[in-house]
Amino acid sequence: MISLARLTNPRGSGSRLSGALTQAFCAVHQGRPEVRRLRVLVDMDGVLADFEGGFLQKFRDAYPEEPSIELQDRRGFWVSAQYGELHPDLCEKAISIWESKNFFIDLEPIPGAVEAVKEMVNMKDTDVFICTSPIKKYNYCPYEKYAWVEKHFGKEFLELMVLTRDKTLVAGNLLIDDKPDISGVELYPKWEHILFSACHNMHVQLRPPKRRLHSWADGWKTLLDSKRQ
Ligand SMILES: Cc1cn([C@H]2C[C@H](OP(=O)(O)O)[C@@H](CO)O2)c(=O)[nH]c1=O
Ligand SMILES: [Mg+2]
Repeated sequence: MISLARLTNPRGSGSRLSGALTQAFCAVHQGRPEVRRLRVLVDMDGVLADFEGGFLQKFRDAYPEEPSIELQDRRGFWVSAQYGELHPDLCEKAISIWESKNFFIDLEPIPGAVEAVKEMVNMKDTDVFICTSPIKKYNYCPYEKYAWVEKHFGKEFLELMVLTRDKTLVAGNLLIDDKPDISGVELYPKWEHILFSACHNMHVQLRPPKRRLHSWADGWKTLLDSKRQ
């Protein structure tokens, strides 16, 4: 009989991932109740990778004569919208930064992110996916997002990547994301959105029961435990 692990993972790599599936398969076969696993979707830009810091540095390097916005003065999710309010030309100039080669791969990790996610994937009864939206100018961004994950986490984490422009389609218990409003075709996403604090969303008042994770030094394990059955 071909094992489930082999079927799901013919090369035999990523054993932790296929191990979870095998466990569930065996539990059902042996009449044991299946353990409810917690599925955590972790956003990339603004949660794992410092989009805002990387942008500001590259914008200033590219356009030293132009005004720029200190991180503590950022308001609103879309960088180009706030730059466009300074001067209409700055909207296009801002966009040119993240559409450039090496923008996404050069981003620094958010403090504590790599350590936290590495710990999270090894937690019992926990599945983690990196859920990120690529920009529509696809020349560099999707490739660099994969390359960034390989660079900071290692090849085996590529298995955890979910690239989608619509995160409402992805099922999970938690979505940790810095974007205050996440919408899409699914009106009732499966996940609870946890707003990850970032310079652009610090001043957003959350309507209860919506919750924040202030940083990776905040109690993310307590947060995960609050969703376990
Ligand atoms: C244009 C823009 C993109 N992004 C990020 C969000 C998406 O990544 P992520 O889903 O990993 O957070 C990606 C494409 O929009 O770039 C910002 O964070 N701010 C912006 O102003
Ligand atoms: Mg984000």
